[in-house]
Amino acid sequence: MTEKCGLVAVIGAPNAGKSTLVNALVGQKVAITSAKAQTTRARLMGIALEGDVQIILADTPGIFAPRRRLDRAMVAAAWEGAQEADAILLVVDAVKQRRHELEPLLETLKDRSERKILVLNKVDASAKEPLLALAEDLTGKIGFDEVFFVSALSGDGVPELKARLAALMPEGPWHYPEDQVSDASERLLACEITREQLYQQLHDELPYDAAVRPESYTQRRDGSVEIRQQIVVARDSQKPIVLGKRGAKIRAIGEAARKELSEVLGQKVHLFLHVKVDENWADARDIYEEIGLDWVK
Ligand SMILES: Nc1nc2c(ncn2[C@@H]2O[C@H](COP(=O)(O)OP(=O)(O)OP(=O)(O)O)[C@@H](O)[C@H]2O)c(=O)[nH]1
Repeated sequence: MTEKCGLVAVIGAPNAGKSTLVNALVGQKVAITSAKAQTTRARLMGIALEGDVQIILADTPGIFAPRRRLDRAMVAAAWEGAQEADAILLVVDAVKQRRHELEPLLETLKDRSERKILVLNKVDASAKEPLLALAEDLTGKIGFDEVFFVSALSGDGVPELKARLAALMPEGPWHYPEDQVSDASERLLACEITREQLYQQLHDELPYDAAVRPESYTQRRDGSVEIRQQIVVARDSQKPIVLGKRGAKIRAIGEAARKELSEVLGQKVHLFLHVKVDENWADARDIYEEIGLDWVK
């Protein structure tokens, strides 16, 4: 059997469903998702297998006009992910296209020599006619090689897309062992899972600039793992929001994250969270490295 292996860059406006699609293609959760835009911070590789083909999916942060340092680091990570790919998937939310964020992406795609695949996502929430019109409009602008209509959420159209991607991958040895589904370290993945719970349980109360930092990750002799993390917020006033009344909120966040972590890691987890206020965290180099981003000026 000849092995095949290739890289697929997944790009798109914030909230288009890139992370959901990567998870669907991999067949299990590797990237966190949320209704809040720009959830994906670090560049993350999801690894999907289809027969003898390994498809490495670079899930990139939603690309948008960067202002702050954190945003710029996210954009840099996104384009790094799109470099020298065997195919570029542009994921477009068929319902909310976010044109002002999509246009610059289309512009950049024009000059790329890789195979370009348009993925119209969220077809479960869109009527058919506008979908076809949108596909026509976008392929008129960029010579997309192919168009797929999918629902990353329900899985509709995902097997077809996966089979097609597999067929496009070049011959070559696998880059990752068969059972590996992402390139994120377990430490980092654990932080992402806590961050996802922060979003889910605090909704809009939580400022976008909150981070979860790994403190320690220790395997215990009894086969369980002890994980300590710090939730960093930028202002004193944000601390009580995360803690909740008598610490009820952070306990609920910790409990939900712990449960999910035990499932993902397949072992018993002891999770300790604490909240720290650091006004300048978004300018602190070491935090970037910890959360998997490169430092950009
Ligand atoms: N109805 C519907 N919703 C979807 C679908 N795919 C994703 N979503 C939702 O869209 C939202 C954004 O999904 P994500 O996968 O986090 O989007 P993303 O492109 O990775 O977002 P960023 O991290 O901001 O770059 C979430 O609320 C998802 O549940 C879909 O096929 N149908």
